Amino acid sequence: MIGRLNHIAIAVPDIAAASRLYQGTLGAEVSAPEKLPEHGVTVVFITLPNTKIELLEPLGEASPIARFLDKNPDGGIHHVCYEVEDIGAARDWLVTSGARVLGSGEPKIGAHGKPVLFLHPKDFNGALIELEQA
Ligand SMILES: CC[C@H](C(=O)O)C(=O)SCCNC(=O)CCNC(=O)[C@H](O)C(C)(C)COP(=O)(O)OP(=O)(O)OC[C@H]1O[C@@H](n2cnc3c(N)ncnc32)[C@H](O)[C@@H]1OP(=O)(O)O
Ligand SMILES: [Co+2]
Repeated sequence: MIGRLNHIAIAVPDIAAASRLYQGTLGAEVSAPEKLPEHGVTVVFITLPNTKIELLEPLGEASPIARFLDKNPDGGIHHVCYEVEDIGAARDWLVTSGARVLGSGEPKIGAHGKPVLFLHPKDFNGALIELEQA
């Protein structure tokens, strides 16, 4: 069911500083920050030859990554995103398999303009998984 690795996300306390680090020190191609209020984050994408790194900074009072950063003030790897051919079918299979789909269970449009879902980290070896419609 899961296909390509779409991105690995890193939550950071200061997305401008992290962007400068990736652009300057690591010589990477870094996008401009994009605010996603519906997801409670500001994102930046770093394009690599074989996948992307997503930098995330909390946006607003109810950011879903706020507590993660409280626990990890320097930041840390936040989630992995796999692509799936059919996110609806994937969701149905996962629910049948007993996995917890976060939020309402309905896909929301993510940073790439595609439907995404999140699976509870406690169900997948402590790793927060995002699924994105390929
Ligand atoms: C969609 C736009 C963009 C894109 O790529 O397109 C994005 O990726 S936006 C990314 C930000 N949005 C989300 O992460 C939505 C899904 N996440 C959530 O709903 C929450 O972050 C949740 C429920 C996973 C955790 O929320 P919170 O930390 O407030 O809850 P708890 O403190 O109760 O945590 C429960 C339990 O899970 C552990 N945890 C939390 N976050 C992570 C994580 N990123 N990786 C692994 N484990 C995580 C936390 O430590 C708790 O464990 P416990 O042993 O009970 O202490
Ligand atoms: Co993501």
